[in-house]
Amino acid sequence: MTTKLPLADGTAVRRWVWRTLLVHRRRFAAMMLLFGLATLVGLIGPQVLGNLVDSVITGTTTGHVDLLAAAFLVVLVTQALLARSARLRATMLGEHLLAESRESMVGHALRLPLGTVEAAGTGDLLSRATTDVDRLDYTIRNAAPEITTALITILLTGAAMIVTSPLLACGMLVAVPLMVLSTRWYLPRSLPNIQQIAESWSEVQSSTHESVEGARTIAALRLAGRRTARNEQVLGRALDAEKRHRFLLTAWLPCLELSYVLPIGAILLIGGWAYQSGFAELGTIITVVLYAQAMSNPFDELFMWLEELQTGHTALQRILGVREVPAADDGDAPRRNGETTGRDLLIRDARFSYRQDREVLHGVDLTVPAGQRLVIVGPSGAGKSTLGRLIAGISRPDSGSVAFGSTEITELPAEQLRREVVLLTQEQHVFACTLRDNLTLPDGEASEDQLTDALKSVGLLEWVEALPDGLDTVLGAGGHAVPAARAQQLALARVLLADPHTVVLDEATSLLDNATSRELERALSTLLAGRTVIAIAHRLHTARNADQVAVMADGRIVELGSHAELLAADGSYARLYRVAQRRF
Ligand SMILES: Nc1ncnc2c1ncn2[C@@H]1O[C@H](COP(=O)(O)OP(=O)(O)OP(=O)(O)O)[C@@H](O)[C@H]1O
Repeated sequence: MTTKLPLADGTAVRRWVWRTLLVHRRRFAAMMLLFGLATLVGLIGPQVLGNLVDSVITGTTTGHVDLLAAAFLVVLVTQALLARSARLRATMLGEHLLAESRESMVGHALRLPLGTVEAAGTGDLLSRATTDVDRLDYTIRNAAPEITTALITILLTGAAMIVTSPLLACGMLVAVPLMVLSTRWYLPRSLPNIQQIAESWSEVQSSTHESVEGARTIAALRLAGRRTARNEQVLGRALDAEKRHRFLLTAWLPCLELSYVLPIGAILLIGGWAYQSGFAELGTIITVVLYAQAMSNPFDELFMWLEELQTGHTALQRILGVREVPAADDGDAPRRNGETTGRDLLIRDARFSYRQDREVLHGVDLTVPAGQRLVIVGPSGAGKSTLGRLIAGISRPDSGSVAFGSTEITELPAEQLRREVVLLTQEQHVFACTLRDNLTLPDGEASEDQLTDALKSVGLLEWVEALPDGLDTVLGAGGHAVPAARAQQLALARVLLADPHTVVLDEATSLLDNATSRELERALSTLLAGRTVIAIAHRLHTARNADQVAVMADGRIVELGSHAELLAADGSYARLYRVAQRRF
């Protein structure tokens, strides 16, 4: 089941916009001033042209015409220079805001509780961090200057029209009803539609991401048909949302187009009458028509940017929504500021469900004294990994308690939790960086000797010595490929270097062959001595040396004791063990 990440509401969006404007007010003001000046200078052009026409009709010298033509050229060049400088500032401001929003987004995403990210699906987060940040960047970079330019142009052109001829300027009024009514019809319908488009494309991204990530499993289980059907389904939803958007646009845009040409017709009609009645010169009529025609462009820009603003608004809602999820280290539970009351692991009546209607752990009780080794065994789906996630502090029990002493594990500050408890699962990610960085990721630094010792302990030293650049070989995507079994060994070496007091091993050596796995587990039992180790095991030989063995079935611990005690009890563990013995 996916639990979507939230959308921020309108108030949060407005607060963000206001705060951003305040923080960057100087840059913003300079940019707007330059755009305003460029627009003002641009308005002088039609005046000069109108003047030129009137002068030619009434008769003038070639020198005067040349002067007016030169003035027209100067106006064009000045406008171009001012506009260029304004655009440069807009781009710089956009870059600043883009960097800030990306950094803040990634910062928040990294602090999200792992359980929340898993429940929402990584694709949603990915699309918020990429597509939505890009959309917001585009809007920030262009909307403010374009809308301001359009508004100033409309206002000043309107003023210039009125000054030139108030009578002819009245022709503009015929555009108002159509513009206002069609826009009032369009906007309330398009915002939810744009939100739906963003959401459905994020679903497409999630689904594609899942298919690529799980390509091997899909091929092995022959699930390609089902995955294709699922992808087609989410693509279908995205296309339906896009189609609805096109439909709304095809109804709105023609109304706007019509509202731009209607005033020209009206001005020509009034102008024809005014010319015959002697109220207006031909040059005046041409100037006002040119102004009316020049207004259609800024109006068009203004409406297109209204549309773009809605996309930016939705993108911002999605980005700010990520911040509304309490970070892993500031949840509602009170934090203990680092002090732990003992290191004994105490689990009391812990219950947990991934979905409301299906409890997976039904009241687990367990005590693991600090430094002891507990092995959990049981059939697939019994809840072993889920219990491991609770112990590692990734998920919080719905009720009951999972604690070190009297400190709930999920109440520990995230930094401390990462330092003290490490969960190692079957699948280990190799980061695209050097082997050295891969090993020191959790702690930041380790000496050459420490690195060599850790690699030796997990049986990787020979492999590393054969790498082209040893510890400085770049691994992962785009670098040296690391087989899954080697990645497990690397992850174990990383744990040794991180030095946590509790380690949860969830089938952490399952990809190694039997001989390597036995050897490594023997080495690990010495290396991890003194630490609390919770090992979820599919190979029962690991249970022989454990202090305690817990057998889980159907979300409960059904047997608990040492290997010898459980064999003597002749229950489910003894049966499982006998079957395993026969197999090897
Ligand atoms: N992310 C999840 N969302 C919903 N249900 C889940 C999720 N992960 C596990 N489950 C369900 O919880 C139950 C316990 O799963 P869990 O993985 O903890 O069992 P397990 O004993 O570790 O099994 P295995 O040995 O196969 O890994 C199963 O029914 C499983 O389908």
